[in-house]
Amino acid sequence: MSHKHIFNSPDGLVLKSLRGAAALNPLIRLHAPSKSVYVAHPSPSLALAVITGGGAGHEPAHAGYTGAGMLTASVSGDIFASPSAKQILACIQLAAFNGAGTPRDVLIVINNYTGDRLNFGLAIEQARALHPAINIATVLVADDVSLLGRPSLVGPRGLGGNIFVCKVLGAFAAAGGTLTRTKHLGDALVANLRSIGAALGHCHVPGRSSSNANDDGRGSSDDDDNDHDDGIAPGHVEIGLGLHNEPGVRRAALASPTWLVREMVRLVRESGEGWARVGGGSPASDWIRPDDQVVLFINNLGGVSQLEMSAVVDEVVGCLSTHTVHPVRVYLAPFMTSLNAPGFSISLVNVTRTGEQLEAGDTPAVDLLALLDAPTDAHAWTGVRVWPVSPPLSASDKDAEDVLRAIQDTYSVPSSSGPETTTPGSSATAAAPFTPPQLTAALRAACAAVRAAERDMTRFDTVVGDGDCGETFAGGARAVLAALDSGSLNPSKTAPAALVAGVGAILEGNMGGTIGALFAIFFTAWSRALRSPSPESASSLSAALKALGAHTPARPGDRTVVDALAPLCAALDASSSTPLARLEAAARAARAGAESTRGMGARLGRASYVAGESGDGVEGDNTGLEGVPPDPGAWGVAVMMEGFVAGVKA
Ligand SMILES: Nc1ncnc2c1ncn2[C@@H]1O[C@H](COP(=O)(O)OP(=O)(O)O)[C@@H](O)[C@H]1O
Ligand SMILES: O=C[C@H](O)COP(=O)(O)O
Repeated sequence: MSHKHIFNSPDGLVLKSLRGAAALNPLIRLHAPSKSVYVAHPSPSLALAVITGGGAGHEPAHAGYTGAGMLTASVSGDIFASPSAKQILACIQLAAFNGAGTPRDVLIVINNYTGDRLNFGLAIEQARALHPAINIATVLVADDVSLLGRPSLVGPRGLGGNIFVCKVLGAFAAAGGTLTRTKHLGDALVANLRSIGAALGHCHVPGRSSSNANDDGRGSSDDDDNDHDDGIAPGHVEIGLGLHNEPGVRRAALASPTWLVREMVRLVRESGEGWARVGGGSPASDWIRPDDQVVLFINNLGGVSQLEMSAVVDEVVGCLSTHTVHPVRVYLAPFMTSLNAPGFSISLVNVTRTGEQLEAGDTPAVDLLALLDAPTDAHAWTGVRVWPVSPPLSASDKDAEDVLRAIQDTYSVPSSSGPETTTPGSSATAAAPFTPPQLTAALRAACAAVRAAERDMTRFDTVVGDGDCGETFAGGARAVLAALDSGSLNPSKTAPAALVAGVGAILEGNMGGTIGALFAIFFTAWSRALRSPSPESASSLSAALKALGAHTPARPGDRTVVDALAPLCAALDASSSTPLARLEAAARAARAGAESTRGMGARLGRASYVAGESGDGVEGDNTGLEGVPPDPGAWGVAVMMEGFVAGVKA
């Protein structure tokens, strides 16, 4: 992979790229605070908005697919990290309200990644509470066949097939499709869409030093900056990898392009059995029958020359014909990239089976090919042939801020998350076990500790995940420090519940990804429980942990943040010692929990994509995981807690 970049730092890069996308298409606009791109003037007759979003690094997804006839709006997170619930809520509001007399319904296409599922889920809950008039439904895209044999609870990842789904559903909504029918169509499509990726190397994130896969976190190596080896030897290929540098399922010598394509086609064609287990799809033997109509999508992951990509098309079409599969449409583009990854994915959609599934569900059949062929203003869709003339801006045009301001009447921040001030010495402050200066010092020290550990977390997450966990933690820490500096977060003037809510709101607004959503849930529930203790939970912390448990099945032993958080909460809840002793015990418990995740196999999160070398997918079998570093999320919690304790004692 190339580590050379025009922009050598991720700072501000996503926003700059979104501005560029908006400049490419005169019919879309950017709302910078939420990193949402939206159709400037949706048709007044459009009653259903199709939207999507996810981490950046997959360009032209999704800004390039925003335009009439495809996505009404889309939202971007940071590189490889889901947008926060707050960003997504703004995107939903823009899609539903911009230029609409009565708000539109919204269908959200979500790629099956934990961070996306959590953050989109939270935003939908918030949107439903704020705007009961909007009906919202989701379609979950999970087209990757490579992990079907694994015991993961996460399910197949979403790959490039996502763009196909967005095109078809956007065209259907533009043609008058209702929310219910469009969702049925989306679900049927996803059930008959399968993809697999392969690459010669991993992509490189601008500004990020690479991991040393052998570094287990017991010490930092000084030569990180020179060590960018992704472990794929020259002449070898990794098959079944995702869109974020998650390791693939298998590495092999690249015998020839024909061999690689044959292998990939075989995996997609034979995916039926595993697929039936996870998604209720067709059995292996006939998921593509001889006369079925099939559409072929080939996706450049970002780093393969177009010369070679066209040759890949030739190989895939040739290989499919040996299986008597003759695609009725063939598409090639960098649809959904993985930065500069030197690889590609192939996706097959069984059009015939999709139609049959719709009819079996009493939904009238749909002409999928006509929907694919329908024009769209989205500038990155390769089918676009004719540009409409850009309508001149009129005085009545609303920009995003106007739209969002206009709906502020219905938008009210739930009281539990608003800051509540108190005067020093009031009962709320006095009830807290630590003084406001101690809390301020503790928060600062926790943030400093997290920032100092960013490099370690990045390294751990690069070995088992997508490498963004350190940046995500550090982003949250920087935002908390900035709020302390500006005084918008002030332990001297804020009651404990509001302080917890305040920290939660800052983390929610500034940390995307899985970890950001989990913190948002935890802190919101914690502050709610501090305000109104529940008789069912022993303490506010156990109430928060319980709330987290409603959003994730993760329990201690699953190699997640819960391995540190659960013992931390238990130690804090213990009644037998002083507050400081409890805090110290909590830090020790979090550290022990984080340490326990070394070499632990995972069933959740991106770490679940990594199996032991045995690769047999046997649950609880950690063979080959001995060198696997600690879970980065659990590590971050331990570091944060240790910093907090040091700050209290300082
Ligand atoms: N389903 C889950 N439940 C609880 N924690 C999870 C889950 N999935 C991932 N995590 C935690 O999130 C951390 C990764 O966070 P983040 O980098 O934001 O993830 P991603 O980039 O994959 O969205 C992991 O180290 C793990 O602690
Ligand atoms: O690009 C990344 C995905 O859209 C979000 O995934 P994540 O938040 O689970 O990392």
